[in-house]
Amino acid sequence: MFIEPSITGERRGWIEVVCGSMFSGKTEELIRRLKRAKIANLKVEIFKPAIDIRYNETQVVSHDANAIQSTPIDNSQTILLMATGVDVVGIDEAQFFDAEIMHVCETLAARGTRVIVAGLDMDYLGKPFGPMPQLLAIADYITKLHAICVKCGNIASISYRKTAQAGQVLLGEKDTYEPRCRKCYNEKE
Ligand SMILES: Nc1ncnc2c1ncn2[C@@H]1O[C@H](COP(=O)(O)OP(=O)(O)O)[C@@H](O)[C@H]1O
Ligand SMILES: Cc1cn([C@H]2C[C@H](O)[C@@H](COP(=O)(O)O)O2)c(=O)[nH]c1=O
Ligand SMILES: [Zn+2]
Repeated sequence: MFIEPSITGERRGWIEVVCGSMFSGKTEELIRRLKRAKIANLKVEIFKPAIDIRYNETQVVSHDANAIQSTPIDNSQTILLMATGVDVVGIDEAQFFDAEIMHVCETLAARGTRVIVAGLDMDYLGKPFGPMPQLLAIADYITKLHAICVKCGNIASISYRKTAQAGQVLLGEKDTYEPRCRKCYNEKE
């Protein structure tokens, strides 16, 4: 489990990235860290891409229906405008953001903000997804989570797309994706 660094004296900024396949628990972990920050009376703001309206338009919601209020945005630069005076910034579904999100996170951390980013490291083809490789490179702390392979019960790291639709971006849930281990993913059946 991730334990928050203990900082005494002057406030320091840093970047945490939580990555993994679908159903690996990224959103739950993001919500857990943000709720703990709220308990510590820190000022917290959460952002998600406006395109992600699967469960709710303004909440970040996990597959287990855990939820936290968030602001949907189209452009990562908006975070800088809305995060003045904020202690902790949470960002969900970071794979859908533009490349500028890397600089946004660096700027926030330089201002003394704790930044917690959650996102899919790989798409359904097993390829790096959007700005996630850059975010992982600049992160101070990385947590890679795993789901359970629906085929064999081993640890899953890839999101298998069950439909024939192509294209990197395709919103969906269990109807469209299932987490698989590398062996079951390669069997493609
Ligand atoms: N195959 C699976 N492996 C692990 N968790 C699963 C699986 N299918 C459903 N879940 C549920 O999904 C939850 C994680 O949801 P969530 O945090 O939204 O994941 P993520 O954001 O990584 O997609 C788990 O706590 C579990 O209840
Ligand atoms: C693998 C993959 C996923 N997506 C979409 C499907 C979901 O809407 C989100 C991921 O949500 P989660 O919180 O990680 O479960 O991303 C996609 O558009 N393309 C893909 O290749
Ligand atoms: Zn498997």
